[in-house]
Amino acid sequence: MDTDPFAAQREIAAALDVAEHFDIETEWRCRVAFLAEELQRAGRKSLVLGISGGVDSLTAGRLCQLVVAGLRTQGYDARFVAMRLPYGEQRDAHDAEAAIAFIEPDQILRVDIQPAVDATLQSMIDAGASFGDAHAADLIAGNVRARQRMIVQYAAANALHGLVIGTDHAAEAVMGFFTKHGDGACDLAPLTGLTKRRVRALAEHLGAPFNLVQKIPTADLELLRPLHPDEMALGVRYDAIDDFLEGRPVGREVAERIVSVYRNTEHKRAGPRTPPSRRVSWED
Ligand SMILES: Nc1ncnc2c1ncn2[C@@H]1O[C@H](COP(=O)(O)OP(=O)(O)OC[C@H]2O[C@@H]([n+]3cccc(C(=O)O)c3)[C@H](O)[C@@H]2O)[C@@H](O)[C@H]1O
Ligand SMILES: Nc1ncnc2c1ncn2[C@@H]1O[C@H](COP(=O)(O)OP(=O)(O)OP(=O)(O)O)[C@@H](O)[C@H]1O
Ligand SMILES: [Mg+2]
Repeated sequence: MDTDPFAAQREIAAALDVAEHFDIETEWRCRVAFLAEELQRAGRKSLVLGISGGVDSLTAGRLCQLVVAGLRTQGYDARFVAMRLPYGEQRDAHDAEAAIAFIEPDQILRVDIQPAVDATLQSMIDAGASFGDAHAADLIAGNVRARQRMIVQYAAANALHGLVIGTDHAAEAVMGFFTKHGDGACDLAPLTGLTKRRVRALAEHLGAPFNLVQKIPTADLELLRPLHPDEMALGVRYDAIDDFLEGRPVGREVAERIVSVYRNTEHKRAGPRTPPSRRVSWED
C-alpha cells in the first residue's frame, strides 16, 4: 500500500516508458523504424493485426501499412494483413470498415470468432464447469473472445510468415486493462509508452478521420453491455490517467486508484512467476 500515491507517479511513468516530452514527428518516425527493424531482424514477411474500429488498432494498423510499403521500396518483401474479427454481428462494424478504408491494408482477412467462442464455452458447460452469475459469466466469456482473437491472429502469423502486432499502450498497461494472453499477447507492441491522448495525436498526425480519432474507447467484450465505454469500466477518465502518466497534477483519489490498480495488476505486465532460482555452478 502506497501511503503517498504521488510519490509513485514518476516511478510508474518510467516503468511504462512514458516520455516526459512528446514530439509527434520523432514519435511516429521512431515507431515506424522500430517495426521495420524488428520485422527484418526476425526475417518475417508480414505484420498481422486485428482492426476493431477503435483508435488504437487504427493507429497501429496505419503505422504497419506505412512500414511494409516503405520496406517494399527498399526491396524487402513485406505486407500488412488486417484482420476483421467480429463476434457475430459487430455493432460498430461501420467504424471498423472506415478504419480499414483509411489504413488501406495489403490484405484483409475476415474471421467470425463466434462459432469457436461458443463451442469453447459450451464444451466447458457440458463438462460441468459453472461461471457464476450472468455478469461474471459475461466477463469470463469476454476474455475468451479476446483470447480467441489472439488464437486467430497467431494462426495467421504462422501461415503468412508474420509477426502479431499488439495495441497495448501506457494508459491501458497502467490499469492492467487487457486480457492476459488475449489482446495482451503479441510479438511487437509499437504503441508502448503512449498515453491515450498521444495515441490520438499520432492517429491525427497520420491523417485519420476525426470521428475515428475521437471515438469513445471500448473493449466491447461484454454481451450484456455492448460498446460499454472503457472509462465506465475503469472508473477513471483517460484524461486523468494520461495526466497522471505525463506527470501533471491529478486529484488524490484518482492517484490512489491508479496506483492501487497498477500494483494489483503487476502480474499482467510480467512473465509467469517461477520458483526461486536453484542455479548451481556448472564449473564445479
Ligand atoms: N497475483 C497473480 N499472479 C499471477 N497471475 C494472476 C494473479 N492474479 C490473477 N492472475 C491470473 O490472471 C487472470 C486474470 O487476468 P485476465 O484473464 O486478463 O482477466 P481480468 O483482468 O479479470 O479481466 C480482463 C479485463 O481487461 C479488460 N479488457 C480486456 C480485453 C481488452 C480490453 C480493451 O481495453 O480493449 C480490456 C476487460 O474488460 C476486463 O476488465 C486470473 O484468472 C489468473 O489466471
Ligand atoms: N472486433 C474486433 N475485430 C478485430 N480486432 C479486434 C476486435 N476487437 C478487438 N480487437 C483487437 O483487440 C485490440 C484491443 O482492443 P482495444 O479496445 O483495446 O483497442 P481498440 O479497439 O483498437 O481501441 P479503443 O481502446 O480506443 O477501443 C484491438 O486494438 C484489436 O487489435
Ligand atoms: Mg476497442
